[in-house]
Amino acid sequence: MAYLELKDIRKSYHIDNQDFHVLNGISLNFDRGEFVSILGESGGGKTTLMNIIAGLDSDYSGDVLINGQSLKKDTSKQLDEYRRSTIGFIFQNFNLVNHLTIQENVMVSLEMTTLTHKQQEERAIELLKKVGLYDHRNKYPNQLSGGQMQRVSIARALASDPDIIIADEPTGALDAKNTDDILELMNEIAEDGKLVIAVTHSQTVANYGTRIVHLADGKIDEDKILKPAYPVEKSKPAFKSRPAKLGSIFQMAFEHFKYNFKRNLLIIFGAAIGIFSVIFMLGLGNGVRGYINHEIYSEVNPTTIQVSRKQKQGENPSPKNSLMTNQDNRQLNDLKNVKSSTLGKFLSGGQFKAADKTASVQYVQTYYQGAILKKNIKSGTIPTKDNQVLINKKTAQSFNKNKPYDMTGKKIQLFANAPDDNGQPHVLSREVTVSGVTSDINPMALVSSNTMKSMFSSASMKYEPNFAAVNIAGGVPNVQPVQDKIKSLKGSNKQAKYQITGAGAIVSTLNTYINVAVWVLAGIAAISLLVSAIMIIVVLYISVAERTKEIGILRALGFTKGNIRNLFFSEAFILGVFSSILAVIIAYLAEWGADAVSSGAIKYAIVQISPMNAIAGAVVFILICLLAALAPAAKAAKLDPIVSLSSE
Ligand SMILES: Nc1ncnc2c1ncn2[C@@H]1O[C@H](COP(=O)(O)OP(=O)(O)OP(=O)(O)O)[C@@H](O)[C@H]1O
Repeated sequence: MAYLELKDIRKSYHIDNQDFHVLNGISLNFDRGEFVSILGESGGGKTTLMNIIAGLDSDYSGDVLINGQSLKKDTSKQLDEYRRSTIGFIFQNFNLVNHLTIQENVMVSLEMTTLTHKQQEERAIELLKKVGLYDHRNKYPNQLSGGQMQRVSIARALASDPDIIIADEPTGALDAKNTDDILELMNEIAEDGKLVIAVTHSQTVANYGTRIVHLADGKIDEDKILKPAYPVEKSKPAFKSRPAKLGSIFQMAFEHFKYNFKRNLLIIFGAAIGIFSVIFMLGLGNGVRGYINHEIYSEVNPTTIQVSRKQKQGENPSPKNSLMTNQDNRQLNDLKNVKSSTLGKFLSGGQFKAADKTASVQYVQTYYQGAILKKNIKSGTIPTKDNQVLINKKTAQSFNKNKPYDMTGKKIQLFANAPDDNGQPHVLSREVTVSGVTSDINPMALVSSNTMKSMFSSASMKYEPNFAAVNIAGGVPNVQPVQDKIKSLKGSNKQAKYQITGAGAIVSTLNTYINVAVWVLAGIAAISLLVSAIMIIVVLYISVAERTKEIGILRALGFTKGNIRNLFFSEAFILGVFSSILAVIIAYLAEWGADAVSSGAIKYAIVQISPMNAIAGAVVFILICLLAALAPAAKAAKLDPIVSLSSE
């Protein structure tokens, strides 16, 4: 049984409803140790036959048997494996990968073997020494002469120790001296027990081998043995072939990235602008939110919040439905991070009278600890004694325009609206002494709870609290979580039971608005991210077009479709990672610049990029890059290796 058997191979191309017969029944047997030259006129089907033998073309009739095993039913993956392990290619125009060094070109084949990385390198060096190119191993293909390039491709063809070497016009682009050198090398390969099949137009080349097969009109018209095949010593292969690993594919993509560094730098820069805008907007949002909170909290006590009853849906908003019970107070008191909860009463709408002057105030309410920051009490004290009131500057100015703080210690008449349980209006009244005057940040008039209670009893009305002052332990960071917890508490009807009133509610609402604004801005910035993604798609499509030949070479060497896909995913990943790194650097630089300016102007760092912002921006963009690579990578993987190899 011959090592390679061709059985009645027929091949035709179907163009414009016409069949063009190229191979019309080729039957040949080949053995290892032979150096066979296939001669024939141009267009006679020599390359077509080589492609069939090499497992690049499976669209033919007849059969190819290797060691008696048919190739006909092999899947695409099995043919990849067959090329990796059994076939070595030598092309007329060398087909080296331009962005890899000489040694790396040889390593491409070796990386698809079970040898360790060190053994692969040793074998690459050994092969380069064999073809006389050891000193040139770090050069790129375009730095070599034609003869040298062909010797590299011979080293590459031998790398995986295949049994068949297919050479398509191996000396077609070489001068006489180089032709002799290459033929000598090919002869040595046959002497080593491999089957060398060379397609050639040259009788000189053909005469060098052990056998000449002549093709005419798609048939063999001559099969001449020049000398006996070289003897084959059967030795066990030292290693096996396997598909390229992701690591080596990634490294190849990185070499390509480095080779086109200037162009890639521009792409990275363009993409980085998009990522930067998103990260910067998120950082600006953090800063603005922080600044506004800081401004508000410097005027009001952030850790004491006022909680009142939330009106149930469809419920009549009567004062009765707004009461806070001792049970409510206990529930709030028992919450995590709540230091204390105190019940109090607020009344909407109050009036003061003294002599012939009047002033109105938004709320009259009981004082609780933390109701007002010390620094906002501009004169006097909090209402510690019975029948005292703490008023704001605006109220005080109604009685003493020029010296409002002189109102401290003065007696005025207080009127407060207190509807009864049925909603009937009552006016409570009491002569009170001004205990102090606050800034206008405080919209209320504050009395002690004893005073409030006694005002109710004087009017024969029941004092029933309608808010709780909840004091939060652990400082500002706990405020929002406690507020959220309180808002999530449900009543018996499964609806929210409480609402936050006072400054805490404003901060919470403001933060919601700021968050919406930040996400809108980040969303707008994300449009530039989308533009970057489109740019990546275009770049990858260009890359596929530019590397079509390389894809053909790699497929010929045994790269699977999946390997080719991963090559482009790796390239997209590398672009994504570098763009993200650059974007994060620019974002932090811009933060530094903006904060230097804002610290001078408003004494606050207005841009605060958190590590999460930077990481999220980078991760999202890398994912976008991988998504962008889907279509180009699929296109690259689908390319027909034969068509790719013949592209320029
Ligand atoms: N993809 C294709 N579609 C249609 N026809 C094709 C295709 N590939 C090759 N052919 C045709 O098949 C015939 C054989 O081509 P092939 O390349 O095998 O010839 P060849 O003997 O190697 O020629 P040369 O010596 O000039 O390289 C030619 O007529 C060519 O035009």
